[in-house]
Amino acid sequence: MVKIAVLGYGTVGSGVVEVLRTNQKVIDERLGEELRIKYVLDLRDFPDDPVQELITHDFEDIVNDDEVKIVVEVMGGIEPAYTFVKRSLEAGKSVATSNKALVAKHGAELLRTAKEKNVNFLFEASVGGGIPILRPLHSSLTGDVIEEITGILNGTTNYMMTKMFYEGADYDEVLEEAQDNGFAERNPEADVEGYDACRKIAILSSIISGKQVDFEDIYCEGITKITAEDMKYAKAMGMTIKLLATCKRDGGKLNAMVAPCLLRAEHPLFSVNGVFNSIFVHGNMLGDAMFYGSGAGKLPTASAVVGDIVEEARNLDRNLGVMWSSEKLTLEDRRDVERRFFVRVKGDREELQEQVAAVFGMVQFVQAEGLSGEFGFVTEEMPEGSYEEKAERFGGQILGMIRVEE
Ligand SMILES: NC(=O)C1=CN([C@@H]2O[C@H](COP(=O)(O)OP(=O)(O)OC[C@H]3O[C@@H](n4cnc5c(N)ncnc54)[C@H](OP(=O)(O)O)[C@@H]3O)[C@@H](O)[C@H]2O)C=CC1
Ligand SMILES: N[C@@H](CC=O)C(=O)O
Ligand code: NA
Repeated sequence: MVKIAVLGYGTVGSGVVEVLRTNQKVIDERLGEELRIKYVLDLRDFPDDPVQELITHDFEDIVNDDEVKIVVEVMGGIEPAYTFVKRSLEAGKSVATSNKALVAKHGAELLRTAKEKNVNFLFEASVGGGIPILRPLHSSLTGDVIEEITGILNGTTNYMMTKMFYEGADYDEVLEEAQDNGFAERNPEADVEGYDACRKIAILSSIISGKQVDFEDIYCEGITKITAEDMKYAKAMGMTIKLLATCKRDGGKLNAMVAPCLLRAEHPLFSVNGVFNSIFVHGNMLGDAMFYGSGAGKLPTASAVVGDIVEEARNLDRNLGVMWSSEKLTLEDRRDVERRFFVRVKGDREELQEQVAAVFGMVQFVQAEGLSGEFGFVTEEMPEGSYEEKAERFGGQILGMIRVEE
């Protein structure tokens, strides 16, 4: 029998318990032995829940129990999660986690500790929730050089933007709905400011480069500045706006970014709606591949965690390989990356179009229905640094800018 401990009985933790209970028979059959929860650590008690008989409030019960072979960290945050995970690995226990904040910050070190101790540190649920993406990148696609990953990696913001785009829903109302559904982070600023997607693309970038990509080095913009007017322009152009997380190889360098982007209807991520996430991957041999599914929520996320638990139970005395080293990767300067930009300008188009052309060169003008006293245009492709220099020269009438993803 393999015994495990679950740290945190919140949305994901209770999902892990439910998945293990619901699918106990089939999981035991696939593993070839019984997999059972010995402890659930939480701050609270759950007197009306059968889980109460497994509840402990003391991590020492778990780390000092040699019977516990796998620790499942689903509490979130950096501390005490980091200390508990590190101590579990040092005690010779494998760890599965859904905590992207922890993996993005301490992943390289925890992977190294797991290797030194000949155990495993797996975190499939930390990116794309229930969608299998990390294991495919680390195992099935090891024969490829991955040249691009572009993803919708945050379920909360995709849910919100879908409702705002198609139903004209109110920002605060849809954020509350996402929280009620258990998609949002404890502090939803992490979702709406793009930090959550940024940590996820940092993890993906680290895996495909084999080096540590610090999320602090990735330019990150959330959805808080996207307005109903922006949505109207997107519709006028037959496009939509999505919070995208990207990393791309450009020559010898890797660039990465999180920002709301305009997508045309033919783009593979255009129709990814609601809490769904999707990750577009381009390999130099594979060509294009898409991974699509539930990016957040109790059971989809727990499904990925349980997949890792079973993988670790199958490999109790065998490290499955380190995904990336602690060596830091320097990313390409954002200002050198070329793209087109959609720009909204305050004023009369007839009066300002010569000035626009003089500064930005050839552009495509856009007029959205029902919006007066302003207009929009899409630039030719140019490095982001040039766009910024032109926008500064153009002056104060710019109301906003959204990048166009080709
Ligand atoms: N929800 C989702 O859809 C997804 C979440 N994740 C990640 O999974 C992790 C967990 O998320 P989620 O389940 O939503 O979060 P919740 O806040 O719902 O659950 C966290 C649980 O851990 C408990 N906890 C917190 N600190 C401690 C501690 N020091 N000791 C014991 N228990 C503690 C909390 O108790 P209390 O409530 O009393 O504070 C709570 O029950 C996060 O890292 C999140 O980013 C990943 C993918 C999807
Ligand atoms: N808050 C996150 C949860 C999953 O990672 C999201 O909304 O995607
Ligand atoms: Na995943």
